[in-house]
Amino acid sequence: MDAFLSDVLSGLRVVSLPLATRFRGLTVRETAVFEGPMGWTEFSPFVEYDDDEASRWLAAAYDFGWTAAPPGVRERIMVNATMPAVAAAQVPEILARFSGCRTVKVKVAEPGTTLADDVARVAEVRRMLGAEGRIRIDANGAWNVDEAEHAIRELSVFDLEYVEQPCAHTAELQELEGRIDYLDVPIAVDEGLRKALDPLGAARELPGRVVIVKAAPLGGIRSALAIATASGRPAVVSSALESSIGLSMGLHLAAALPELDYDCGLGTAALLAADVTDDPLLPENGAIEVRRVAPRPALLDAFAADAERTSWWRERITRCHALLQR
Ligand SMILES: O=C(O)CCC(=O)C1=CC=C[C@@H](O)[C@@H]1C(=O)O
Ligand SMILES: [Mg+2]
Repeated sequence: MDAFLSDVLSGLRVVSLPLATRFRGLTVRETAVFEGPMGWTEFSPFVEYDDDEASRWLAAAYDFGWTAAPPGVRERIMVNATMPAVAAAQVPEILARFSGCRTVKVKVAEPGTTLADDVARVAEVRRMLGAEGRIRIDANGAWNVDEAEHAIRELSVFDLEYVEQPCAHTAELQELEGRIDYLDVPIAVDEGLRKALDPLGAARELPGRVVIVKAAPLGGIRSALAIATASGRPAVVSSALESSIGLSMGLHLAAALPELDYDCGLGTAALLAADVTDDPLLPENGAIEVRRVAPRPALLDAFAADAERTSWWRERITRCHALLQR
């Protein structure tokens, strides 16, 4: 084993953080954190991701722990509230966790829910935000073109700033874009970019008017910046539901983007019931300060994953590290 990897593994801490509300089918978020010369960093690809995809997240973790973040042009990042696909009645208690956010991203089209559920949820968010608030929706590619056209028409009465990944495939997005042109709801691409084999190439060719950039899945802050630039479109920085350590990477990316026209999806520490620090990166008055985060050892102990899960992450890192050496 090379010295660098053994250094990473010797300081590695795997935690299992409970969520305050179910998100993306998860009730706990497992993640691995470790310290480099520049500070603490995080490796948190979702457990179902294969090693090829996860290795980009490891490159990002190394980049953030071992190199200085590029200079920022802003010190605070305006963020959106993130509304999981909950029943409309739960909307107020979840919004209450996101202090002062003027923008809400609402998850829609979740398996097991109906368009009527989505309409009720988005209507309740609009009622609570008032006419000035901004609402975007995210379907995570769950609709086919017909379903997307129908759902976006129904939901557009609530005044949407954009719809994130309405369909899974690029060809579908292209067709949908023509069909919903008259509604003037822009399409934002998330998975179409971060799951592409070549995100830099995809960035130039994708349909849609907005790109979602996530630091870890896109290989780190510099790589995500290059991808955002190549897209030639406004970028929204979003989280991958990390602990505050990983969120800090996203905040540094948002700070470094030359233009930032939209609020960013980096308020997701508010969806966690526990974090690795006593001073988590939570929205205050709708914004989060750009800073690095160090964990409190007692919290790493309290939320430590069990021995079996910890060795699963160690093996995963070992395999991903080998892929990065190719
Ligand atoms: O963008 C946000 O408001 C929060 C982040 C977010 O929605 C996501 C985080 C993690 C996994 C993804 O399924 C999801 C997304 O699709 O953007
Ligand atoms: Mg998304």
